Amino acid sequence: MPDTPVPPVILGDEPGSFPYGVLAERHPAIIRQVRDALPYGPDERRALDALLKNCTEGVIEPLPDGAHDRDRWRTWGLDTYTGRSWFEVPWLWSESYFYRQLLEATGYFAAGPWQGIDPFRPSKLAELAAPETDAELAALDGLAELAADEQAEALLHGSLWGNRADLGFRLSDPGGPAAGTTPALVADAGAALWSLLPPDGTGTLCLVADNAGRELVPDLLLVARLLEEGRVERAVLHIKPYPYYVSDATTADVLDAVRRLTEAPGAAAGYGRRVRDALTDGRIRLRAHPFACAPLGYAEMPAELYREFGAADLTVFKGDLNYRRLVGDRRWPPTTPFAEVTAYFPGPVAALRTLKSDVVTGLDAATRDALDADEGQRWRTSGRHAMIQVKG
Ligand SMILES: O=P(O)(O)OC[C@H]1O[C@](O)(CO)[C@@H](O)[C@@H]1O
Repeated sequence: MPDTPVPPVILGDEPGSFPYGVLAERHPAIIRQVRDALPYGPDERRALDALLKNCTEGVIEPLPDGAHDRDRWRTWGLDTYTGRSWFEVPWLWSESYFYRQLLEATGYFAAGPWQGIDPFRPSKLAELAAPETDAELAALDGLAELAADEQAEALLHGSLWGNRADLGFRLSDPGGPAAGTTPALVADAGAALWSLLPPDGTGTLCLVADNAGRELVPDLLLVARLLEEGRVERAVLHIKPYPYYVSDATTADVLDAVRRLTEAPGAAAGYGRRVRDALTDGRIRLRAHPFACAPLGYAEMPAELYREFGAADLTVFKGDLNYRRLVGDRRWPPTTPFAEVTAYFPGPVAALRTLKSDVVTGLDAATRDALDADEGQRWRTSGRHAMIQVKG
């Protein structure tokens, strides 16, 4: 049992709060973006307009009869929340169901012309094609001159800060450097993370990926490097079975990222080829479990995932949403030990995340006080701070 009293789950019902803003403003903005991005026909447009009205003014509606995942959503709480306001149910649940309903509106799951078409793909591709991505890939050319440990460290930080590249987040936050005197990295268990990998290089790393594009590319670079260096023997990349939270990575996004690498000039192409080879020979395995899009925390993960994570030498959770699901979507006192809230996890686990929601654990009191003094509560959601945390 945790020593810290467990706070209630976060809801989106408080006007002016961050979660309320996501439901009231960001979700409508996402629907408009999707409407503009692809030439959906009248039926899809009508359904998107209906969802726009429903998600701000209406109540949660059931999935249609015959939806392939209706029973799954019922076990995830759909019957309990049907008929309730989107704002009054757990925020994580509300957000996840919003993306499920958005895909319903675009015809993603139904047999028909829009089946399997990712409504977010245009923005994901634009990000991959952006000059910023070229610059990040060009930086790999200089990496080989560094010592092995420095290379690994640089790639770990690339993967960490890649989490700022979140397309949904950018709809409402233009970004900028960290303010005040507190460091950008507010918890750094990087050294402890490396020490969890077996020294003989026989380990299995699970990486629970977050966003596609400029986050997934550095994630793949990191994995490629660890394999090449013999720090791990194999890696399992957990991705999403369908588009989610705008930019979350699916199999198609992995393929786009690998192509982006292999077609790049310089050292990047070599990394791309190594990722491709490792996918082909099974040293990198893709895993797209339905629970990756569940509206629940990992404390409620199904038995097969529990076993898989338990068998890994290290599982790395990327990003803010995975963090919320790992520690529980609650307003923990920020000094709550990370090891305490992840004690249920069946093996060594690390979180690499920029701070984009109210959920935070594992800060020391001095850092929390400095952040509060510099920024009020804004540091929790601005994405300008990051953390590396581990439980061995
Ligand atoms: O891409 P990330 O790092 O998981 O962040 C997604 C984030 O989007 C939000 O849910 C808001 O939509 C954040 O609070 C959140 O956790």
